[in-house]
Amino acid sequence: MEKSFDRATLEAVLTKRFFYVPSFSIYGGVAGLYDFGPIGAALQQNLINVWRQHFVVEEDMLEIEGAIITPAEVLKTSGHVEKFTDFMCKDSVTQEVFRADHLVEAVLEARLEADLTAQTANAEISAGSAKKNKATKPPVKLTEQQIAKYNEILAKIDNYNKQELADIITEHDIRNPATNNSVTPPNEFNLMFETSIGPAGNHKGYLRPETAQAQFVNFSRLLEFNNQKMPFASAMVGRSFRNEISPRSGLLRVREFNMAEVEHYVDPNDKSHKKFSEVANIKLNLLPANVQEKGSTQTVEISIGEAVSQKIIDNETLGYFLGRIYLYLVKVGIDTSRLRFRQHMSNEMAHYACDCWDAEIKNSYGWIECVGCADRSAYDLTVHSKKTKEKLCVRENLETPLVYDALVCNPNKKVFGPKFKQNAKIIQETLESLSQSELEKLKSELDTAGKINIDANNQTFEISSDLMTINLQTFKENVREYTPNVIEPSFGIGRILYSLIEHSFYLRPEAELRTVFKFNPTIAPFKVLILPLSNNDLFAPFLIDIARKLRNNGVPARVDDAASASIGRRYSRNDELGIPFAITVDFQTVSDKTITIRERDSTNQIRGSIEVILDLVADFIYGRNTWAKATETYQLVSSTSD
Ligand SMILES: Nc1ncnc2c1ncn2[C@@H]1O[C@H](COP(=O)(O)OP(=O)(O)OP(=O)(O)O)[C@@H](O)[C@H]1O
Repeated sequence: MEKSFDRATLEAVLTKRFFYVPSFSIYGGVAGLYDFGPIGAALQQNLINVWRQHFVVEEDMLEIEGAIITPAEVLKTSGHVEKFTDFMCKDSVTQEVFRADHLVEAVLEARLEADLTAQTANAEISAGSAKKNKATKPPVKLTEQQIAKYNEILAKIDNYNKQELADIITEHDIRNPATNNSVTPPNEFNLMFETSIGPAGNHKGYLRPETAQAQFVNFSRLLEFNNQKMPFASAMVGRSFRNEISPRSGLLRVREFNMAEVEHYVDPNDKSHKKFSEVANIKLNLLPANVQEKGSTQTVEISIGEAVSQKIIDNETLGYFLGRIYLYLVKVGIDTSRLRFRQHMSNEMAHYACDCWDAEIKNSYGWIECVGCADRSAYDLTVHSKKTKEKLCVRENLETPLVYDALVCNPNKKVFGPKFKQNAKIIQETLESLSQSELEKLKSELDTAGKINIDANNQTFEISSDLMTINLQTFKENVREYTPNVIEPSFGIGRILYSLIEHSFYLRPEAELRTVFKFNPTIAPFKVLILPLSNNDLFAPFLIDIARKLRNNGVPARVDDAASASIGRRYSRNDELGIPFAITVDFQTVSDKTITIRERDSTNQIRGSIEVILDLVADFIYGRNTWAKATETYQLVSSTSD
């Protein structure tokens, strides 16, 4: 199926049946923005509904809804203003822009492909079957070293910094493929959409690039809502905005998209997970960082339990979520033979993260990151707490008090205040914020030199040993205070949707032009198609009755009573919408109140009373029965027309 996949055919169906289309197309459209039609919108909503059930409900998470417009200060603190960038380069003549790593990737992949074409052409020549003027681009012959180098660069493409990318562009003569012009060296481009809040225009803000920050800033309230119990998770679904440099590849790289994110808060000293055993035996295709760093993309199939015990995956909680992500993707219908989990390489991973894996799904654009899952350590809560002076931490009552020694600064109050006057407070705050290792250094300096220098308030203050001592004190604590670590699974709904569409798409082997989407009953926008055999008036009351019963039962159903088209034609145009079941009303229905139900992929049919068939449909939709099982109980009847 994968081999015969034709993206142009798929795209034509998606547009014709209004799954989704470029936004504002009658005005010429804007790259990276899409409008979803009835099928696309319902598919997206169903992916979110299953996500909510699978994560929020089954894992007892606290779902919130935060603001989209975010003050600049929040995103400065989180590091986005400085670091949420991609590298951009430009065609040196036309000024066309490219995301630098994507350009390198596209050019090298094209060269490797051209080399393969050259090999095939040579083979054909030696077999005497070369077709003249067949290739539009001349095949290129690469040396073995070039092939190895290109594959190595491609395996590590996410790991390069600005200078490394610049060097690759020069060394491998990467040019704009359309014009063959050279490109400028890469530069950082911040992906956030800037805005100003309020009429004065002096309160800078951004459209959020992810949903995570709204969850972090509400951490204390969430913890309180959870009765101070740890570990726990918050969740959020909503739009995020990124001003992508060069949005190509349809829904895979857009400027406005739905994200669903979980922030799971965990004790840094205990990252075990009480439900780990439920996922420990699941086998995943893993692509660890060290394999990629050697220039390979060879995956290894290994159980999550084994991967955690071998420390390939850092901890149980991270492993647990990789397992849950896998189960979610299976549930919605992703083909697991085209799913792998790729670990971030050292440069690629944020400096504060201790491990990060992407669930990558293969589609006709290659391996695409659809879900990121990172252990972000205590970074986010720490920086927001430091900036706002709000405590974003957990206080845990200890059964056995914690007794420990720590260095503290003891200013001599009689002289310290009068000496530093209005600066005394800020100096003291600076001293209190120092770590134990910094205090250790200061103590030895104070003991040997009799004075130290402290920078505070943009000034340097000399503190002599008569003004302050640094001593070891014994502390006894009944409460342990700590900043939780955060494990963050982050889902791009649009990327999952597009991959699912590709994985579900096929052409009926016996009728090449009949396209089908094999969406499972949970995801399919309409669950049941209801259609009369012909436009005989006798059928109408049955159609109304069946549709009403299904809809009252919460089953989305679509009636296709445009009986001018043959029944076979109507089946096939609705297979194109991925409707799993079709109920047909025919003359036998009028005489004995039985109907047929047809399953989309096998096109097999069962006949039964209206009640029996409607119960069966509900069982299929709510996962209590499957078509395969039902056919063991009910006899198949001959097809009405396929
Ligand atoms: N421009 C986009 N269009 C559609 N989905 C996106 C886009 N950027 C990110 N996502 C989705 O959001 C998820 C989490 O975002 P994250 O910040 O980890 O992505 P990213 O590493 O920036 O992605 P990429 O490297 O592909 O730009 C991704 O796994 C992806 O599914």
